[in-house]
Amino acid sequence: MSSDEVRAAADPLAGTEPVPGVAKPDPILKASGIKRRFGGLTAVNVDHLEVQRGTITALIGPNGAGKSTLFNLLSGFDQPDEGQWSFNDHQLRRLRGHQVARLGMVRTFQLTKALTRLSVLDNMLLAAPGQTGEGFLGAFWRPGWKAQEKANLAQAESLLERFKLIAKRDDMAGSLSGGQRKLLEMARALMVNPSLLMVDEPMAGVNPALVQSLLGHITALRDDGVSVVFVEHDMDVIMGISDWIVVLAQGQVIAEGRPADIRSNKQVVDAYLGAQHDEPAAAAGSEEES
Ligand SMILES: Nc1ncnc2c1ncn2[C@@H]1O[C@H](COP(=O)(O)OP(=O)(O)OP(=O)(O)O)[C@@H](O)[C@H]1O
Repeated sequence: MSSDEVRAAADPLAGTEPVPGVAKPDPILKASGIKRRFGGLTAVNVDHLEVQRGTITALIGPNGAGKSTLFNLLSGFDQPDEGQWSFNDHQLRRLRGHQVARLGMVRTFQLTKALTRLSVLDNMLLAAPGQTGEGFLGAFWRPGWKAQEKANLAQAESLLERFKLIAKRDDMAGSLSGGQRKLLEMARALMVNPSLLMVDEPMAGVNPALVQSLLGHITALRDDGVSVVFVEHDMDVIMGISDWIVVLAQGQVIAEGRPADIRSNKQVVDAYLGAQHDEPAAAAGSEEES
């Protein structure tokens, strides 16, 4: 095998042109003609977008570009006015968030006030997939119910070990630091063993000391075969861990490519400058913990 062939085997996106809407060799997620309007404003207007399986894909763009709206649409927490999108060839139109999650595509959520009043372990157990005891018949089938509970507990503990939160298992989630909350949000999403994890601003509110640890967890997930899509503002983080970057501006994909392609893309620099960022490398970064 030549050195180029070795690199191509290790990099599933080798040879993929850095142009908006480009087809990927093995897409886990595909979206076409997605439009979402709020009154007269078209917040998202994406012609075509594919996410390569087994990679970390960043969704970036200036404030108001439509990142959160697209994120909500793809994960089933909002519905577009137009468009088709599929996950592992399952059409997702009209599926709700929990149905999308059952197929293996899961997004993280900020801990709600109610969840902060529960223990770390209870947060994990609440995120477990449908329990046998929940159904009418299942409720009468206690051995099955017990086995499910045991499996959920084992999985929760193993994830808490992995994310170094096991010592906090009985603490209130509200007592965790900003970074530890982000870890818990990720650990909760992993209770359903997703093949695609969507993470909303993993570094927001994270103390710089925990940033490396969070990055390590995200790359480890990718190395374990989980595809990751994340929205983030911190350019160092984006450039550091992304295999592929998709840039939105005014609802449209204006660029996509590897970090090096994006860094040197004039349209991207202009989009950020237009939004009054000094330059991409200085875009709004992670906040300190309070
Ligand atoms: N529910 C809504 N009702 C009306 N307008 C909305 C709604 N949600 C988003 N918008 C508008 O749609 C546009 C895109 O917003 P969105 O939050 O998706 O951008 P974003 O790229 O995530 O921005 P940020 O980086 O600031 O979070 C913005 O102009 C926003 O004001």
